[in-house]
Amino acid sequence: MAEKQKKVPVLPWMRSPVDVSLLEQCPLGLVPCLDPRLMVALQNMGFSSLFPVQMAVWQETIGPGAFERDLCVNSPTGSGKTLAYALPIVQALSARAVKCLRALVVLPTRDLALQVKEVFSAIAPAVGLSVGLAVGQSSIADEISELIKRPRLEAGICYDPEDFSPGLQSSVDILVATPGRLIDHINSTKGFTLEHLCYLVVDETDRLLREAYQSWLPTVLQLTRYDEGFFPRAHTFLPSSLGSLKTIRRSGVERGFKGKPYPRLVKMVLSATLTQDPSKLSQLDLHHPLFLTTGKRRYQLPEKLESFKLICETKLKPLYLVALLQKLEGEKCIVFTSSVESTHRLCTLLNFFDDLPFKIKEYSGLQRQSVRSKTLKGFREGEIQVLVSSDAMTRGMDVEGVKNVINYDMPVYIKTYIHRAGRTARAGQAGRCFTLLRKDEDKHFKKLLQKADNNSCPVYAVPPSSVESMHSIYTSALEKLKETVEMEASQNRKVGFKSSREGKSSEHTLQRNSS
Ligand SMILES: Nc1ncnc2c1ncn2[C@@H]1O[C@H](COP(=O)(O)OP(=O)(O)OP(=O)(O)O)[C@@H](O)[C@H]1O
Repeated sequence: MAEKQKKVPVLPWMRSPVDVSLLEQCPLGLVPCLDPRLMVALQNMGFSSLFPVQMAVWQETIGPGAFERDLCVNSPTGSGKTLAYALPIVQALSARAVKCLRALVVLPTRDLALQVKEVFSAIAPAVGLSVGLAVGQSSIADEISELIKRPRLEAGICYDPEDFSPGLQSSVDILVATPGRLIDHINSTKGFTLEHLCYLVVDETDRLLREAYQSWLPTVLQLTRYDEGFFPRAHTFLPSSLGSLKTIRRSGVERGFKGKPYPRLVKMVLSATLTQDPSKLSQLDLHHPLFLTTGKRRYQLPEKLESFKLICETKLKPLYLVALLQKLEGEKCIVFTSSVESTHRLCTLLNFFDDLPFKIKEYSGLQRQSVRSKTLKGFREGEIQVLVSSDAMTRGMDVEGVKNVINYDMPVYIKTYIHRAGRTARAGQAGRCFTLLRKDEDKHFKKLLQKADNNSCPVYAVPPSSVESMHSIYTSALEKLKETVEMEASQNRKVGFKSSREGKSSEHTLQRNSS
């Protein structure tokens, strides 16, 4: 299937970007105005310099740019975009006197939010700032107690909690959130307010702009907008569920906040494949945006990524995959498939190949969050060597030591290739991306890679003897897979029947619909 080529005019401000590739890595001691406490925190993280994209954002925020413009950052996977926004936000907030929620970072998935929170948590406490997390599939009550500080009750006095919203305060300066849980807090958590928000980061922007969950973006923008003289209008625009909120932020609407009592909301949006579609970008309501990108090409692969292809018949793909994994000798590896169902089938099949000297686990939206988190932990810690994954894993995830990515199913779009391949060759490290192809897919694959300026993708040879020697074990593994699939299908039917009798769909059924 060919990628749809929508001809959209590029916005004028996107035609004259800041080219991040012209900047050098900068030793921490030479970063202008860097707070010495943050320098120590960075050193404790093992960092000795800032990467080019981090320097570019620094210049536009703490440097001469002084946060005057909203930033749109398009920079390759693994180039350090997280710290690029986290560091200036933390430094800018380090001078704050009163604790309230001033920075909001939105990410598409829970695991990604956790990862980004770790980065903030490594630097923010050094300057006395606290970081909170608002993600789905964890107890909202626990989250509320982490995010909102209740006033101390005077002895002997019984307060009605309804009367006490004004006394509630944020316990955090920075919040990392997924859209769904963010909306839950906006709608229902007493004392949760975006009134004081100064910074909004939309990470993995192109993915988040597809996530319309309860109109999270217009809601956040509306709650942080202030039209002088039209204050009540914002209120009437809000869904009725938000009616009780008095969280309209008094902010300046002019460039910067010169002469205004409050700063305007500064936005930073980032991706390795940032959309250039004006209609999508317009949803962000950017203020005098500045485009930062790397090089001339729209899509870039990491510098030290090597791409290879393996051409084989469809029915022999599992054998080629096993032969390749054996050749990689237990190096950390992510195998991507095209759907949650094929992830499950492939992982089950691989585990029927007895005596493989590495641990293989599945990671997909078909599983419960607790299972996924456990698997991810095992993979991070090196207990699991091979992760078979659906595209839930493609974006943003940063797992140390992933040496190889394998596309078991060829990605249809260059964006998918970029995000999958980008799980390796991060932070200037070397990495390899292998793609299994049928002969008839080769032409399309070549064209796909050309979009990222990659004209070199040699064939990776797997010795035919290693494939042939596995034929009998493959036949028996396939038999076992068939039995397992039938058994699971009958279990699912029973669960589905029970659920429909109870008038609700099963979690399993629901999860199958997400990736
Ligand atoms: N200044 C630095 N020095 C050394 N390592 C760094 C530095 N900045 C970031 N890193 C490391 O680089 C890796 C990639 O960073 P990060 O996850 O922010 O990349 P990214 O650009 O957001 O990638 P993606 O587009 O895949 O989300 C991380 O492991 C991070 O710890």
